[in-house]
Amino acid sequence: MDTITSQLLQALKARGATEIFGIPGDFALPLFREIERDGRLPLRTLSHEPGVGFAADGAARARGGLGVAAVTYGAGAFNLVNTVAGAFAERVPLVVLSGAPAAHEAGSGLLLHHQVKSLDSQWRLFEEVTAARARLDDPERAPAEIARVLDVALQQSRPVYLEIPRDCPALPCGPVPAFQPKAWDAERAAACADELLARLRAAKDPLLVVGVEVRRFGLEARVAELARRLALPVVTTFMGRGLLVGQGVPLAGTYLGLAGDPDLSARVEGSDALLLLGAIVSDTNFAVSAKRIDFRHAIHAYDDAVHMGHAVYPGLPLAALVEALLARLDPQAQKPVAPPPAPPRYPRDLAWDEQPVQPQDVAAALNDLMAEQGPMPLASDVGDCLFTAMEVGPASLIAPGYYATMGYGVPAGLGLQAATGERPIILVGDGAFQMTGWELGNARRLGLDPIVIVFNNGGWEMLRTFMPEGGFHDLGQWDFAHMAAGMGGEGQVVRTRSELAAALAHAVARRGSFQLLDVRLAPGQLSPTLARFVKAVKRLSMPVAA
Ligand SMILES: Cc1ncc(Cc2csc(CCOP(=O)(O)OP(=O)(O)O)c2C)c(N)n1
Ligand SMILES: [Mg+2]
Repeated sequence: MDTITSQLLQALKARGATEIFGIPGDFALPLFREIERDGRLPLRTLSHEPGVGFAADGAARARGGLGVAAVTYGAGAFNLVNTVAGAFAERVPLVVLSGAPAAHEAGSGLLLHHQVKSLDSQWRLFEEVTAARARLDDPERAPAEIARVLDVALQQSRPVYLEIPRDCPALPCGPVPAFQPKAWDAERAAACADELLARLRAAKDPLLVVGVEVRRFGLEARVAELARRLALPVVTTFMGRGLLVGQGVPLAGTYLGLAGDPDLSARVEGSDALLLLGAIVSDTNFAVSAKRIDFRHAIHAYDDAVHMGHAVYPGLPLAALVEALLARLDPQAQKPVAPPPAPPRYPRDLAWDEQPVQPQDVAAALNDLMAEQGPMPLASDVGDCLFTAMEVGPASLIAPGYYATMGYGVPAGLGLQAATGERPIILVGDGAFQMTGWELGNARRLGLDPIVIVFNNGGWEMLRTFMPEGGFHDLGQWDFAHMAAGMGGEGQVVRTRSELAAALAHAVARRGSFQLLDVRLAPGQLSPTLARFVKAVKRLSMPVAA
């Protein structure tokens, strides 16, 4: 007999989920038991709910489709909030499954454990960080409610919330309707495409800038084809880093304003027709511009609307616009309007010497590795590790580049490998490792063996660059290399460039357990990208960004 749980699992799987990350509690035990009995989606337990949320987020970003985080009511769900907020900000279809008190408990008149202000406090809090919600307490309505909420997750690429009272998981339930893609107005898409192409044809130096929606809605191949037919070079935003890798289009690099390649930045800021597809217009993507980009001349397709000058085309998903444009373009590549920007120059050829290792040496070592053995997916935390990731390329990257929460890197890398089977390279600072790096202790049990590079500079270095006078940035010297064995992995201390090369070669050769490179960086040693970013922020005398 099909139950609310089995029908929910089938609907999740049909919408791309391949596993569930979770931590149970008494309000969720019946749900976890049903998930385990059903077996359709493997249950991957971790140690702390932030790790659960980041792993589900990483799985969704890396694989496509839904990421799923299952938690108990109250303490578990509240622990998850920051990760769901990050998923909302960065457009990730993360599904929260939360246990909840049974109907008879809710009506007992007693205050229940894990309860806050009221029994609905949790529901109200998740209203702020999710796009849709449902309580699965009525088997008659459950199929339609599950379909409604999960479809919003995919249509908007945003997190959603399902609350399952603990007396409901095994209730009989009918089938959940199949996914319904968003409908759009073909005539409006045609009119928008005609106006957009007219603007591009009239421009002297049009450029294509791609952002996260291109990945979230599975449009990389179609956008690559669009770039070819438009004969436009492709620029990514900070958040869009890693998009269109391997799609056979000229990737001109990542726009980082004053923190990036000056020629590329000048090109983007000087373009008379920026075509921004799926990009979040945020401070981390566009704030450190030398010359403020006048978005009124840009063409911005984001969140189901296309803005062109003073015109807006609402209700137009990115897929609709891309298909309407492709339908109007000859498959034979057009002649380029202007010469493409020079391809980015990434650090290479790490010197195997006794010089103290610096952040850019990590980038050079990874570029040498990938040139020799092929690309490996990157998962990065916030901190200088993320700025260093801008110097590794072209490689696919998952990172909280806009919401910028620490703690993302390690669990998201575990989620990436669990969902795709690919071995990731995780970049994380010592501060962020102290938050969620311990989830590595679950790697062996889960059959995962990431390579983890800890930028161990003994402090919150990124913050220190914005406020050097603060005495609160020091974290002391943690010996992560020697903690690795206790968590089932292997650790190596890296102080020099030759040690870095040898340790990375060893890590790549070893499979079956995580490999941790504890890279000891001198305080104040910044990657060139972060150094330029800080200089830019100070030059533009902007408020502190982190
Ligand atoms: C959950 C959360 N709490 C605080 C902060 C604020 C912050 C942004 S960057 C940073 C320092 C990171 O130190 P780490 O050692 O990891 O990396 P590095 O700078 O290269 O030395 C902090 C504390 C954020 N972003 N998220
Ligand atoms: Mg640090």
